[in-house]
Parts: sequence; C-alpha cells; structure tokens
Amino acid sequence: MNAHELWQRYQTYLLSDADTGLILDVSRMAFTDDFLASLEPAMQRAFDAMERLEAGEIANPDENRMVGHYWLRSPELAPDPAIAAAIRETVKRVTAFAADVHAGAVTAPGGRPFRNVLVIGIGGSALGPQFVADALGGPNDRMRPFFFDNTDPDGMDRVLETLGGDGLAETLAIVISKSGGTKETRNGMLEAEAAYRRAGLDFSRHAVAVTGAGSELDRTAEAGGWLYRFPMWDWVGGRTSETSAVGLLPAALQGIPIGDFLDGARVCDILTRRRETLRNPAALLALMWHHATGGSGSRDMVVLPYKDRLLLFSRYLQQLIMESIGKELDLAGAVVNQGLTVYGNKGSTDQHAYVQQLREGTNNFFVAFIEVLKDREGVSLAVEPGFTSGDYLSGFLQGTRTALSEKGRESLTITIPAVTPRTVGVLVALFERAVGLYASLVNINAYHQPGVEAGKKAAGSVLALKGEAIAFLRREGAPLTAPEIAAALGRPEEAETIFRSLLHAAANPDHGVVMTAASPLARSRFSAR
Ligand SMILES: O=P(O)(O)OC[C@H]1O[C@H](O)[C@H](O)[C@@H](O)[C@@H]1O
Repeated sequence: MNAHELWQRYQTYLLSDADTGLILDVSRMAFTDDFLASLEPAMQRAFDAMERLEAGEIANPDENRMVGHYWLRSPELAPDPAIAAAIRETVKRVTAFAADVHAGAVTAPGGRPFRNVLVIGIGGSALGPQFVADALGGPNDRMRPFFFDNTDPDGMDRVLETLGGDGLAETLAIVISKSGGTKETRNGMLEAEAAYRRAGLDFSRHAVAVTGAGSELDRTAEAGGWLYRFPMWDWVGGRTSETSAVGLLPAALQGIPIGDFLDGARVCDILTRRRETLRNPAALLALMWHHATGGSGSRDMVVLPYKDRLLLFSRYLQQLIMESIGKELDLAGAVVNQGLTVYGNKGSTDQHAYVQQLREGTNNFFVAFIEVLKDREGVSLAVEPGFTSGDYLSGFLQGTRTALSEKGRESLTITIPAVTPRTVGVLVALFERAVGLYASLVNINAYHQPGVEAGKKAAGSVLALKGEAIAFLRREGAPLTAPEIAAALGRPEEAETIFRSLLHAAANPDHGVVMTAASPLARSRFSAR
C-alpha cells in the first residue's frame, strides 16, 4: 500500500470515543474486510455470551461460578441486589477507611500516623495494585506503597530495609489473597509479622486483610484482631480484581481518586458493550488478536507503552491475558492448547533493546503500541530548536510503527489523552473485555486456571521430600550422595529432586546441611548437623 492508501485505511478503521478518550488504530494490521465479515457471526455470539455473563450466568463452568467484575463499577447491573449492595458497601468502606487513615482517625499504636502501605499479595492480588501504584503515584502520594509479591527472602529484606524499623512503625500492611491460602502470600505475611516483632511492634495493630469470607487468611485476621477485613468474592477472578477492594484499597490509601478510576472502567464498559464490532474497541482488539495469530496464539503480542508510567502494564496484561487464554482444552473438552503470549516493557527504551529483532528477525509477533498524548504537566524544554523530549517520544513511536509496517510487521495503536485515574480504569476495562470476547471467539473458558495447580502440588511434594532427606541425613551422620539418600528413603526415582533440594539447603545456614563438592557435581556428598 502506498502512503495515500494507508491514510485511507487509517481513516476507515480509526475508532475514537469522546467519553473514554480512547483512540484505536488497527490500520497497520493486515486484515481484510472478508476476514471481518467471516468472524462477524462468531463476534455476535461472543456479544451474546458476554450479555449472559453480565446477567449472571455461570460463565466459569469448571468452577461453577459467575463472572462479575463488570458489576464492580456498575453495581446496578449485578443479578442479585445483595451483590450490588455488597459492592457499594465495600467501596464506601474502602473510601471511609482510607479517609480515616489519612485523617489520623486510624493510626498505629501510640497515635503514630500511617505513612506507608505494604501490600502483601501475588498474581492477581499484586499485579493490578502494582501497575496502578506505579502509573498514578508520585512524590505527593498520601502514603508510600511497597510490595511483597514473592516468597523471595532477599526481596522482602530489601523492602524491609528500605522501610527501616522506624518506617515499619508507620506502615500499614495489607495482606491480599482471594483464596486466603496462597503460600507465597502466607510466607510474606509471616515474614512481615516477624519484622514488626523485631521492631517491637504488634503486627495485628498494623494489619488489614482483603480476602474471601471464611478463608484461612480471613480466620487468621479475625483471630488476630487485625484492624480491618475487606471482602473478595468468588465471582471475581484474581486477574480481574483490580476494581474490587484488591485494587481499590491500596490505591485509595495511596491517595488515588478511586471514584475516577472506577468511572473510567465504567464508561469503557459502556463503550465495549456496543454490538457494532467496528465501533467497539474491545471487539476490534479481540479480532486483531484472532487475525494476527490465526486464532491459535501463533504470534506474540508485544505491548509497547511509550510512557514510563505504563511500564508495568505489560506485566499486568501478561497475567490477565495469558492466564485467561492459555488453555489446554476448549469448552467442548477438545485439546486446543490455546494462548496469546504477551511481553514488553516500554518505548522508546525497548527500541534500544529488542526492536532490532522485531524489525528484521523472526516475524512471530504483532505490536500493541500504547500512546499517551499528554507529555507532562506544563511546558517542556526545547531540547533543540522547536522540539521537546515529548516530541521525540511521539516521533519514535510513529517511526517504529512505520519502520515495522514497511517490513510487513503488524501493529495496532491504542491512544489515550493522558495517564489519569480515569484512563487507567479505561485501559483495565478495555483489556478485560477484549479477553472475554476473544475467549468466546476461540471457545475457551477465560476464567479458570487449572494449569496453575500442577506446579503448586509439585512444589508441595518437593518440600516434603526435602524435609525427609534432611531428617534422614541428621540421623545418618555420614556424608551421602543424592542417589544413596534416595535409595535409603525408598524413592530411587527422586535422586534428582533430592540433589537439587540439598544443593539449595547447603547454600543456606537454615538446615545445617553441608555439601562436599565432587566432580561431576551430581556425585557430591551431603551431611547434616
Ligand atoms: O489471591 P490469591 O488467592 O492469593 O491468588 C493469587 C494468584 O494465585 C494463583 O496461582 C492464581 O493462578 C492467580 O490467578 C491468582 O491471582
């Protein structure tokens, strides 16, 4: 296509919406009108399915659950008045709690104000809060946000050292877990509790829980007399929980106007309920994913926001999309191994890293550019006559889009006016809807994650075996190799697991395991005190 044809194509498909401020350009995706026509019946069925989902159908059949994240910003749509009331009540309680903390009506013991918030959670209980905190936070935050989002001891130490013992005295800890039983989060909570204790503080007077009623975490918080408990509901998935208390509480405490955030999601929901495919940006996104990947995940989506504040968006989207779309079976039970791989950081930074491959290497991707029109508050410096840093950022986005297109590499561009609580809400809702519609197009359940359990179960057996091996070594005394230990435990097939576990144990002072290294390494001997 020549420049004139591309300009025509750009105008033909350009979708812009005044309420959300969204502009979506799919002109650099090489779909045909026939493609759109061929998928139109399936898209209409996807809209039907979405309407049933929003009306409260069991849209997550494997877990026998409704899927209600859209109600969180439009409670009047909830199929049950009790659900609507619970949503409204929770937003009110979140707002009131944050206001009380800010006003000093809720304080740490001794009347010390809470100045920091430590969020302890993982996956859907961390990625959204982290994205929003980074996108919308700054030096004027009401409270400074910190995160434990892993069971990495050094990672937690680093956060605690940054906070310092005295900082901890002014830190509110929010433990977030929908299930209330996630081990990483449980460990983070125990590590935090111990850190507070070392600082002479009572964790329970600093702790808040966001979790399902009656969960292990809920019971711990209740028994411990924690400051507050906020609910999570089984009809909200972890990765779509950013507009529930999971996302709202940390954001409100940080000082982010959660009403604007919810409103952005709500207006985007209205937009993405449109049944005219070409006027619905979530439907268009889903169609583009289908076009680019043949409806089978054959290409990766590289998310490139040209804005530092949106750096964590690709990480957030990775869970939202890959945990939703990456499925072995379709709804009919056939093996499909679906997926849509997502990666990316930010432009123009990534232009100095992997964009070389995007332009010239394997053509196994398409790019989702995220463009933000507003450069900064106020006027910018002219870094050379007539041009600002922001002009460069914008120019680099356009340049990369053109350079990719020239080489037959596809891209779409999502433009928002500025990074605000409202537009961040729009982006979250846009992709939530796109995921749901796309899942319908390829006939999978977007709302369960059966594959995640396998790794957790395997980790449980690994830990049990490690415990057995160390206990055996303590009884035994003499240094032994992993196969010898495995054989003695009656588990000869587990030599590798035992070797790897003891290699780790010997690198740390916790278990008294000593390794006498051999060559080859796998013949090393272990003993334990
Ligand atoms: O919120 P939680 O119940 O602690 O779950 C945290 C995360 O853990 C699991 O492994 C799931 O795969 C995620 O979808 C979830 O967001």
